[in-house]
Amino acid sequence: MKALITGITGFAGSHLAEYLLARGDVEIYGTYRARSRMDHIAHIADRIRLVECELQDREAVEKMIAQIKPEHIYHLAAQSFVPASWSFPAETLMNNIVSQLNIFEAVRMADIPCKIQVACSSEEYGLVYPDELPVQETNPLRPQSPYAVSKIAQDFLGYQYFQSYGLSIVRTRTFNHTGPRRGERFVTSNFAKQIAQIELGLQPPHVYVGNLQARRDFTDVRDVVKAYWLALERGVPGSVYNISSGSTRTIQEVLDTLLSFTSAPVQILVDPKRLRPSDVEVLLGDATAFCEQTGWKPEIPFHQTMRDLLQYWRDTLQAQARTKGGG
Ligand SMILES: C[C@H]1O[C@H](OP(=O)(O)OP(=O)(O)OC[C@H]2O[C@@H](n3cnc4c(=O)[nH]c(N)nc43)[C@H](O)[C@@H]2O)[C@@H](O)[C@@H](O)C1=O
Repeated sequence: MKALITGITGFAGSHLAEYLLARGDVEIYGTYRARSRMDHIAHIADRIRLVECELQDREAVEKMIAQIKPEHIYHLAAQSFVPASWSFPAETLMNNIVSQLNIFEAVRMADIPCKIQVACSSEEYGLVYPDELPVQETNPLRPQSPYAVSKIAQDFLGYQYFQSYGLSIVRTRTFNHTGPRRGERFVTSNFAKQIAQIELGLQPPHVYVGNLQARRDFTDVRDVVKAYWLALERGVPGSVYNISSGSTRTIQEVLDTLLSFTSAPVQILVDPKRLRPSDVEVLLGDATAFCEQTGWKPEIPFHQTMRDLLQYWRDTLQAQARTKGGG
């Protein structure tokens, strides 16, 4: 079976590639861009097929899909950092929407039997009222950022291409996910990296933070990528599914959990640059529909995820220090 992962060099993409490799029955293709960093997939590079492709280039995408003829496409490539979408709204919308349109059109042109998973987001729900929690797929969408709008467009295009052309598309609205290799701009990884830097004497004992009152529903990325596989194996084409743990934590609790794993004394400082024009206050997902349809359930406890993430940064920073020191 041939699977294509867009954004294979990224956080979720690299974990999905590892998961599919472990299954043993999947030939894995992945797209990357000239500027993509390869460090997340260096350890598996000899077991996957990498294809350089700018997804905003319609002809390049058509050529790539026609050549590979994938049976599964996991469309994970996106501009996924919410604050960047306020700084670069047009780029976020163009990148996220046009890339996906090119993939859909290329599959349609190639006329191949191919299942497509679209990585949508809990950010689409945006403003959620207390009596709407936990959020179900039927909840109104009240976006709070250009990123959220781009994901709503991706989501609805997935619906429309299923309805109009019968493309076998399953949409996954994934809530926050984290774990080793999470990009350092995202809150869990950012705090973990700062703590690891403090432990190694690489930064003064100050942890800079933004809004600690926000609440999020976190799942381990290693559970999330299993959900993506199951979405295509057992999900109903045309459907949209929440992927979430069903429990919520404040960002303060995230910070406290990470700090419980270190003996380094730290001072917490609010950095006004980390506050957003509008922050989604609370996200808590109801994944009952997905769990019942596919048998998925998240298995890795939050504390384990946080411990592994902090260890990832300790190992990464130590390796960087060894490289710089020449030893
Ligand atoms: C589902 C959704 O999940 C992610 O979006 P996000 O929730 O914006 O993720 P984040 O880790 O940037 O922020 C989480 C919360 O943490 C607060 N916060 C406090 N202090 C800092 C801080 O220092 N840095 C950051 N980044 N956030 C902070 C921040 O204000 C927010 O309330 C993406 O994967 C996105 O692609 C996606 O789809």
